[in-house]
Amino acid sequence: MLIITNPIIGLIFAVRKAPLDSIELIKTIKQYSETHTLQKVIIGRYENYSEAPAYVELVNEDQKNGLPQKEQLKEEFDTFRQVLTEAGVEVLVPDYVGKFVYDQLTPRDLGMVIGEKFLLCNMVKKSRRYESAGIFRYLHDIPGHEANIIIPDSPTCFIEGGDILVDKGNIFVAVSQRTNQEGVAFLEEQFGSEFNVVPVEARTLAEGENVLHLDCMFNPVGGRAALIYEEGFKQVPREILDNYDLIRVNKEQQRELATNILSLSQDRIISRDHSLCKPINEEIRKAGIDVVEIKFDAAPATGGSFRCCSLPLRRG
Ligand SMILES: NC(=O)NCCC[C@H](N)C(=O)O
Repeated sequence: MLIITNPIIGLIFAVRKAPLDSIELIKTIKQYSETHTLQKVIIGRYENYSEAPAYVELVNEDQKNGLPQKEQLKEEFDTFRQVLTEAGVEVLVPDYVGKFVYDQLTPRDLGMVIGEKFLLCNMVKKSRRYESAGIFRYLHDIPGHEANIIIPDSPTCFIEGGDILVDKGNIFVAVSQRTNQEGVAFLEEQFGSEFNVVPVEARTLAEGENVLHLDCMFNPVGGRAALIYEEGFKQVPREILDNYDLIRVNKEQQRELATNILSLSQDRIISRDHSLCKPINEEIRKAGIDVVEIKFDAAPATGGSFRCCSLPLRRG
């Protein structure tokens, strides 16, 4: 412990130290694991949702069944935000981009903190292509002397945050409805020296499987467990089979996005209060993890649950 007895030196030290600490705490980004304690996160923006019907683009299968009402989104996102804040997490919300970006509920896909760098994603869907403008304010805040915001080289390099998971020294990345081989190659090139990049192929709609992103079929929980919807994979990689105690999710549960939980820490997660998710929540509790259940039906009707509706900037 550092004890400063001279009051003048002590004062100088206190004045110089406080701003440095706050920069360290508030502005830096870090994520080496999906389950380390969540400190800072961007969550979905429900205000202005689908305000201009002319710009609505139905971007996935779920949305064909109808879009949710704003009142329900507000109620559910307010509760989500409150649970995060009470857990000591700093919560940010994207700025409104404009009426041509009709849906800002699922910031997960806009980017991904990998180690101490931010990957800004290229998105497939037209209505999502400019959604990242809503988080630029938070990216400007990231300090660093090197280029730590990584941008794909080509417009055909598609990659979305929902397809990327960083855990146990691996970057799991799915080739899916939204991420292509070029996206995987880009990750290898950028992060291959620091992480083991593990490509995963998701089954396609034509093969009868509707897994939009990797986090709709796989997600680590706690220190050792992971939720998995095996039928969504063409082949489950060794890095998953060998490193995790798998909690299996069935097709009906996957449709309700039972894998798409958000870890607050290794001991605590947020999951849906939904009849099909409850058996999975029970399995997670049996693994010694506290499950906070929240009613969350509106965002899942657009294709995303808690993981999709959040973009962690710092886990420590
Ligand atoms: N990671 C995720 O699975 N995100 C869900 C994205 C839902 C959004 N409406 C989309 O289809 O792009």
